[in-house]
Amino acid sequence: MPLLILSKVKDGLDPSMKKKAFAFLEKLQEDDTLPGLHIEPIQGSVDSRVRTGRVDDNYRCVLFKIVGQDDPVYVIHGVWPHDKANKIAESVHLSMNPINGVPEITSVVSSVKAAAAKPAVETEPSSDVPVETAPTVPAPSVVPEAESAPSWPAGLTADVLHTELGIDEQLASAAMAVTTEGDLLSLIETVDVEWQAQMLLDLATGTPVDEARSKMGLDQKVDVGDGTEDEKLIRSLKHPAAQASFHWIDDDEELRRIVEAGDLVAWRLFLHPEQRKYADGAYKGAFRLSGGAGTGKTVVALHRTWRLAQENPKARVLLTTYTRNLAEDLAQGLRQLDESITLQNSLDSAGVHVKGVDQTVRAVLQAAGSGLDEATAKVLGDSRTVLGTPTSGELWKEAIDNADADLPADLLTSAFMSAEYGLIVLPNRITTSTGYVRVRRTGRGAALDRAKRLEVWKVITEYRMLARANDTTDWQEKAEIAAAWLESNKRTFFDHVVVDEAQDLNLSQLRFLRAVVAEGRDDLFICEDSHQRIYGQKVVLSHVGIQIRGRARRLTLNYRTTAQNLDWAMHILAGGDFTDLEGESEKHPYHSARSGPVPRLLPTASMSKELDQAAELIRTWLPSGDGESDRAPKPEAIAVLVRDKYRRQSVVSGLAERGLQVRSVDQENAKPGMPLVMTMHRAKGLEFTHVLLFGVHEGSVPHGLKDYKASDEDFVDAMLRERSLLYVASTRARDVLAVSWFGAMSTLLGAW
Ligand SMILES: Nc1ncnc2c1ncn2[C@@H]1O[C@H](COP(=O)(O)OP(=O)(O)OP(=O)(O)O)[C@@H](O)[C@H]1O
Repeated sequence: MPLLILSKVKDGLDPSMKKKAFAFLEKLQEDDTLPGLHIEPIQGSVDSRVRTGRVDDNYRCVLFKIVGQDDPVYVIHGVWPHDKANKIAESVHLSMNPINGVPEITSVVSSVKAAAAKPAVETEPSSDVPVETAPTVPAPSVVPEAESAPSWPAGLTADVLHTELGIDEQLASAAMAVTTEGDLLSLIETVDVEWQAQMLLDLATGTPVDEARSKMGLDQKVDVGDGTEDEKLIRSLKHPAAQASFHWIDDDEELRRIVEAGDLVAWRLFLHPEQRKYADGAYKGAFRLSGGAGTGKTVVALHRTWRLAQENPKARVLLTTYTRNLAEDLAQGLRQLDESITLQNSLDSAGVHVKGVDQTVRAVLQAAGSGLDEATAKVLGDSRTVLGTPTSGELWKEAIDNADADLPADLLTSAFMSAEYGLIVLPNRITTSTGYVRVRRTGRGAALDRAKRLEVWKVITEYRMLARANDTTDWQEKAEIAAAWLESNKRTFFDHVVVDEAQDLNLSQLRFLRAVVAEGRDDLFICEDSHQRIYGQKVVLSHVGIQIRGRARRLTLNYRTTAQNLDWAMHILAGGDFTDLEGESEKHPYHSARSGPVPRLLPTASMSKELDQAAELIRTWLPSGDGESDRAPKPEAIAVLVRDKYRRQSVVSGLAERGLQVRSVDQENAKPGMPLVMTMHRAKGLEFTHVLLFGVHEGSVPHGLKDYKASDEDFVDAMLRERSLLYVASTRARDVLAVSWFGAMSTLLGAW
């Protein structure tokens, strides 16, 4: 039976041909001699292994036939219209890189193209955006990183690139000749061999040669052994570095999964060697994977969860994240990875569980039943058997009013009290005034002497009494109680826990996750990006018993957005001082290999004008209905992101008044058919081809900081979250990003 390998190629499968292409692959895998397949060599092709096969009357598949000792192996290159397929088949070549032995498909045409490419940076904004007529402030000029020179590591030359790393000789010379990052990006876009493009990008941002080599998996020698050229080629296609571009379809089951997914989704099939390493790695204990927005942390979390469950079907694997919406997206991602996966609901079942952290806490509390007296006493100071519904966020205000505490007005805010409760009182399980007077309040700022602490304690006691009277507990209390119950009963419910978006979890949720998984190999795998913390306060994993001990790595290649959008987003972060989940400074750069238009900045004089402009802009993004629609995004791939739900409503009605129907998205899943309007918070974890950040003016972003005046630390942290929110929102755009406001623009934009 022939073996099939899919290769990663741009535009290699016309969407309308998917069904027929899969039917072709199924037949080919069954028997490559079936007459209907018409597998034929091409006269005059540069590679004698090239074949084409009949997909239908008009389309042909281009593939390579490799004959080893066993069954033939077919490397599928792509499906194209008849004439184009023949042309491609004449010029493509599958070979092992002469320096490092990694297999690669090159084209005679494209290597000439790379050498001849005249790099050009797009500095003018694209013309599909309406011209601003009445700005009240000058639009800040965009200074893309594209203008700065590549930061090659010291001593790097074209010769090193070629003779030591295996970069194509002409490409290596062309790369060393460019003078700006923008020019390098333009050059890279012409390169067909993806690992070569990615390695150049890595080196151009200062990554040392050895590190760049190791990231691509090229520090492990490609040992192809003896035998014919074809036998060696087959062995080279198994090397880890080859997996980024070649996907083995090992068995019927794998082909079935691909066919059922109905698409050759790149993230399913072609992991970067680094992503593969973290998805498959075995770790002695907790592991932390960080990386900027769009670097594929979620993709690694999905592959890792699936792999852990495949390896041991008896294992209980939890994939979890901050919100229920995000957990639903993860469940959908797992189904895309493997349509046949069964997700478990009951805590005791082996297999994969996908749940938000709070849902998991609730399930554990249900399992505890009425046995919570001891845990509630430990956390809240008195025994409770009913934890009830979640406490309203308004209860702090009532507690402050009732307690009549003698404190400065700045301290008498819900923001201060809830931060004090979440960062100091609950994690330290303080249940008495004496305990609170003695506790170290490291990192809280707003020094509190004994008298003040006793007054704060009055408010906290009142909060707890009111909640008890209402039969409620807040989510962080529930998590802390569940953790206490697990710890004292020595119970665990999972063998492996994989966490996405961990930067948003509070100390009690993290302690709960530490407690719910059996300690040991591959117990906790934590994906995080501290630049994207938009909820809660800074936390440090070791404070809740999660010991990373050097098991931390970082992803640096952005797959989602263009280099231009990324530069813009990174500039927003530049004014903040971020730390990661181990308390270390977070400054590492990351990059994108895709290029696109520079983000548009669109000031206006009034909200009404901003809406006029938004309606006009979105119309230019929508399919025109004149046959151009194939290139236009689907309406639901366009998003308007706003700071809060009030603005969401006014944008939806304002655009409707201007004849543009858009869909407001709250907690529910977004339905297709119209552009979407949602808050920046709701857009977390999502992505769109076109994004308009609407209403980014002073007073709107940053928002609500007056509640944080009590403590410099709280204020700085709240400002950091606002910065992160704008960064999260900006990095949702795959291709086109625009930012609008009326009046004075947000100070966060001015800072770059
Ligand atoms: N190896 C890959 N090949 C192709 N596409 C990829 C790959 N890895 C990730 N992607 C794509 O990049 C985008 C971002 O991936 P993902 O959501 O996993 O990143 P992330 O780091 O979790 O982002 P964020 O932190 O912003 O949520 C997705 O569209 C994903 O499909």
